[in-house]
Amino acid sequence: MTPPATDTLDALLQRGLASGELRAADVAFARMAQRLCPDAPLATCLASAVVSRHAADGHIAWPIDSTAATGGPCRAWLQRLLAHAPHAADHPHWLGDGSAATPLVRHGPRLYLWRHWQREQAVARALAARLQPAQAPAPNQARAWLDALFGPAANAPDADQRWACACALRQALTVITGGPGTGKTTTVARLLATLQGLALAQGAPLTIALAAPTGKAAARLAAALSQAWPSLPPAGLPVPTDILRRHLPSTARTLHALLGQRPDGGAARHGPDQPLPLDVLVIDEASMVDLELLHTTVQALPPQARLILLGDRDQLASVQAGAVLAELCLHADAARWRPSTAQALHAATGVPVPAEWTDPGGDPLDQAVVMLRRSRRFDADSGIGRWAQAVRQGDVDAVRHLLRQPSPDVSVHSSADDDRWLATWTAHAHALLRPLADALPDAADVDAWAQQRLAQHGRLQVLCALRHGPWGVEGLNARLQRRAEATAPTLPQGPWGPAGQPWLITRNQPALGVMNGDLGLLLPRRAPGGGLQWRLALPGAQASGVQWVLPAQLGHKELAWAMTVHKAQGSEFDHVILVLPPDPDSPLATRELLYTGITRARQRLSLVLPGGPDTLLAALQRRTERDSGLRDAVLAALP
Ligand SMILES: Nc1ncnc2c1ncn2[C@@H]1O[C@H](COP(=O)(O)OP(=O)(O)OP(=O)(O)O)[C@@H](O)[C@H]1O
Repeated sequence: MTPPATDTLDALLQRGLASGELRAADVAFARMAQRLCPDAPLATCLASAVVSRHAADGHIAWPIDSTAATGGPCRAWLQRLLAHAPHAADHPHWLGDGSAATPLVRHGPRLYLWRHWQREQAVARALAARLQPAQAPAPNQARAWLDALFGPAANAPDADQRWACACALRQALTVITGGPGTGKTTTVARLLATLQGLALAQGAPLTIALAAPTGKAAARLAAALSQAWPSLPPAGLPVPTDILRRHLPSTARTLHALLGQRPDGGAARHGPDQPLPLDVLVIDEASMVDLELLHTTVQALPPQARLILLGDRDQLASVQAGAVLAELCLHADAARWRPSTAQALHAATGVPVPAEWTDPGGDPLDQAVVMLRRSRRFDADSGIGRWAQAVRQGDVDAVRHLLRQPSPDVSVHSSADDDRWLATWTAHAHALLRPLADALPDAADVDAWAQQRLAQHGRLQVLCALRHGPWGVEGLNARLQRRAEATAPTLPQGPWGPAGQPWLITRNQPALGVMNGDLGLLLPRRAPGGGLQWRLALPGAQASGVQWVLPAQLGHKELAWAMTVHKAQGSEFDHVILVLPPDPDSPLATRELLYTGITRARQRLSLVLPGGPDTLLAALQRRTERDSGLRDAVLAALP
């Protein structure tokens, strides 16, 4: 069916605005196309608005041939038109094929904004170049390292970790994905030891950097790897362990800091003209890396440098455009290793790859991806583990079953007036706040005292999907603050609020040493001349330290009795109270949000469902789709 001929651009844009499908910025972009290219077909101008809106929703490209013409009148109209006359949107000065700069680019079945097209192509070229076979060590050399680090291979319960290491020796790009506690950090520690050991044996040690998208995630990676090096086998490695340890990294930075990116979003210090002096870059929590950040990273990485991406591809993607990790790991469940890859992994590890994970049709990207499947954090009886698995798979029946059979570590509060979770929270607030009403410690003990308070605070965190409304960050924070004050009415009050308030940093503030996502507590200290000094106490860079920041200097921060699941990515808490929206149709309640929220919990999970179980079941079936052509572009960029 062709679209009605009577529709004008103005009428369509107005309908798009009225239905909420378009924003004013999208309409302005379409009008700019019309003004600068008066002879542009109506479809070109409308495509500008639609692609602009799609990009604002976190997509890299708009798929022209999507069979589901949903999303509002403009998209539906354009999709019908393009299905009927595929070139109806062409205009050489506004919509090109990517060979010259035009505001819109059409490539195969996708339409892009120029910037996204250009970024996707550059990232694809950088990744494709790293998929070329590298000078892998001989299988017996690799085997010697892996056996020494993991132990003898017979009946190896950690086969997938060994394959991940062996896989990473074969090319300069490796993607290691897996759920919580599947050993991503353990694997990368052993992989780095192997890579550095092999390099040391040749007299050419590698320069290795560790990075993550947030300060919190970088600190966790650094702490985990610092703990890993002392437990390397003291003997039996092909190079002396003490020499190896000295060449392994124990600090990590945010990607922004590593790249020298200015907080105002200006150009990064490192780029093609001033590449990072690195041989290996490990990026943890890569699910939070968007296309723009990966583009800046690969631009700054020397062409021969290895890139190792670690993360859980089932978690929420970055709020910015692109879900890079999820797209690279598209086939990770089935592995799809070619028989030649399976043979090489077998030879290097001594552990055969099961036939179900081989596929002669696997593409070159599949050969660089490894999924770790066995969680060591959650055993088979763990409720959190079973919830995480059922949600990850979108298994409605399994979730219904779990709802009927609560386990000791998971409680479900399935109505708005089920306040039992509040009693648990109040007990936590009491334990956190009561000591603050007592005498404050002397200066010599203040760091240890603050650390105890921070540790207590980290035991429980309320997470939610929404910002606004009674079940969003704003409403919950107001409610919990009132409860906190009622729990500890004699708390010292400072100019910024009562003692013990948790604050979340919402933007990187490198001059103060605080990063987006950092959590601190507002605490009083005894001032040298009497009286109180108020500071925000944050976990220090060293495991034993506390960082004290003047509250007046902090620009971007918010109260954090409750925080969004997005903000909690990269953090974990002993007990998570996860509050879903009351409305089952809330688009923010997605499977990825649910999975990410659940997997922030280490020991206990409370699911608060003010709208009843329907919200949960609806969220299971709502996926966060991010349209892009990255996979295709990587494969097309291979020589
Ligand atoms: N091959 C192994 N042998 C023995 N213990 C292991 C092995 N792999 C992982 N572990 C243990 O399992 C736990 C989880 O491992 P690790 O921290 O590496 O997982 P992760 O996937 O990085 O976790 P997270 O979800 O916290 O990022 C750790 O206590 C670790 O020591």
